[in-house]
Amino acid sequence: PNILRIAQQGEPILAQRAANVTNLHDATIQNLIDDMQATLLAANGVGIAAPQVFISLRIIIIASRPKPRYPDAPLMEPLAMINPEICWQSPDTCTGWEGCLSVPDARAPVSRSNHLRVRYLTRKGEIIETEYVGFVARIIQHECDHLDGVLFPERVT
Ligand SMILES: O=C(CSC(=O)[C@H](Cc1ccccc1)CC(F)(F)F)c1ccccc1
Ligand SMILES: [Zn+2]
Repeated sequence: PNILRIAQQGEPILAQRAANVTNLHDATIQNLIDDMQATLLAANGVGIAAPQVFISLRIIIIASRPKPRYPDAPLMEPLAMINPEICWQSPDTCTGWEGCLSVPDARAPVSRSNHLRVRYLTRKGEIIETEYVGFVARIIQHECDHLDGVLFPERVT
């Protein structure tokens, strides 16, 4: 897998709505998922969205792991979500620090739903619906915002 260049704030692609994936089993999509995962791990992030590597498709990878600022973050295998949809999110929110590989040296408290249900396609094409809470729910909301052209500074109240 390749480590890809990460788009920085100001790149138009970060403000666009990404398109649904229709050719999930193409090698280009499977290789992109591998490259996104390698890029995410090399950047020491906990999530990444395809527009951040200049591909305007609805693919995100979440890879929570404990960080100094999030000692209680769950350790999880990187998980690729294709065409993710947040089908429900709780009215109760919590505020937590966020950062972004596309907005370097910025950290800010952001209020997000504490609990959500997301439906997505796995890289094998299975349709999965799962509930998430806390930090992982935060990452999912942050990455789904990237698919809709929204960066976290726009979420700071
Ligand atoms: O690992 C990071 C680096 S920023 C990061 O991993 C973004 C994901 C993220 C970090 C923190 C909260 C929500 C999402 C990745 C991005 F930009 F591609 F979305 C981190 C930053 C602040 C708090 C906790 C962790
Ligand atoms: Zn981000």
